[in-house]
Amino acid sequence: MAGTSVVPANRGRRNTMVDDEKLVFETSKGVEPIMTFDQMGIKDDLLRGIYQHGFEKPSAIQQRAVRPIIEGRDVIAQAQSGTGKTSMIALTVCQIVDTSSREVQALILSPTRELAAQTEKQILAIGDFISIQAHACIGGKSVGEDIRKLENGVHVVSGTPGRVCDMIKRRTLRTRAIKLLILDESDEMLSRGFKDQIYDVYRYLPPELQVLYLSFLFIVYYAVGPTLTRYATV
Ligand SMILES: Nc1ncnc2c1ncn2[C@@H]1O[C@H](COP(=O)(O)OP(=O)(O)OP(=O)(O)O)[C@@H](O)[C@H]1O
Repeated sequence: MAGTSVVPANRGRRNTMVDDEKLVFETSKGVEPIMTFDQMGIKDDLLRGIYQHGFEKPSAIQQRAVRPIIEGRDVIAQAQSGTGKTSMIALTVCQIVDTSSREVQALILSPTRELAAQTEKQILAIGDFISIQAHACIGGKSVGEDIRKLENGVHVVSGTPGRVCDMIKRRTLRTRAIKLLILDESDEMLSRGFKDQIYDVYRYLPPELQVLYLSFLFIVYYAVGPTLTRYATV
């Protein structure tokens, strides 16, 4: 397991980066920062998207967590708001999915509709040159639109647990090709009482699943308990 932690701060959503120089990081043994996107083994068209998006160098959490994730390891990454976690999700998801298949290969669960939609947007922006198809599957939006989008075929679903669970149970969201599950703000989700829905979704996912937990608080280590036995040490 790779745990990446920094000093906690405020939780408001940001549109500017936290100054990495002021952060303190702890990582599992053997996790070395990779200082450029070029050195991360990212596919060329995706690199173009990253640079086109205006990212010149990876943020501190991206330097430490992107490589283990794209190597297929289960990762717990903990960092405060504005450190580049959402962009890291977008980048790693775009790297991992095979866009020649139209099956859902990555599923991101978020505690709020806003966050799920923001993640979808970031994936579409960074993955522009790889023609990634992502869909935000969130409560409050038309179920008919979800069904149409999912039946058309998407690579990535970013959603809230209730609507995602509903789509899985209707068999509109097919889970057999999902290889990566991301729980964004997992501390928030578990404290908000989404736990049963998350486990409900989890039951439908293939056994060979890579899991990425993103968290603001350290309690995720305790809250997810049994799932930790699945973790490899990075
Ligand atoms: N490597 C990078 N280089 C430059 N800007 C970046 C980089 N990574 C992320 N950003 C920008 O920094 C801001 C915060 O990034 P992001 O939303 O990914 O962080 P976050 O940790 O998820 O924070 P929040 O929870 O506030 O959304 C965004 O405007 C994003 O475009």
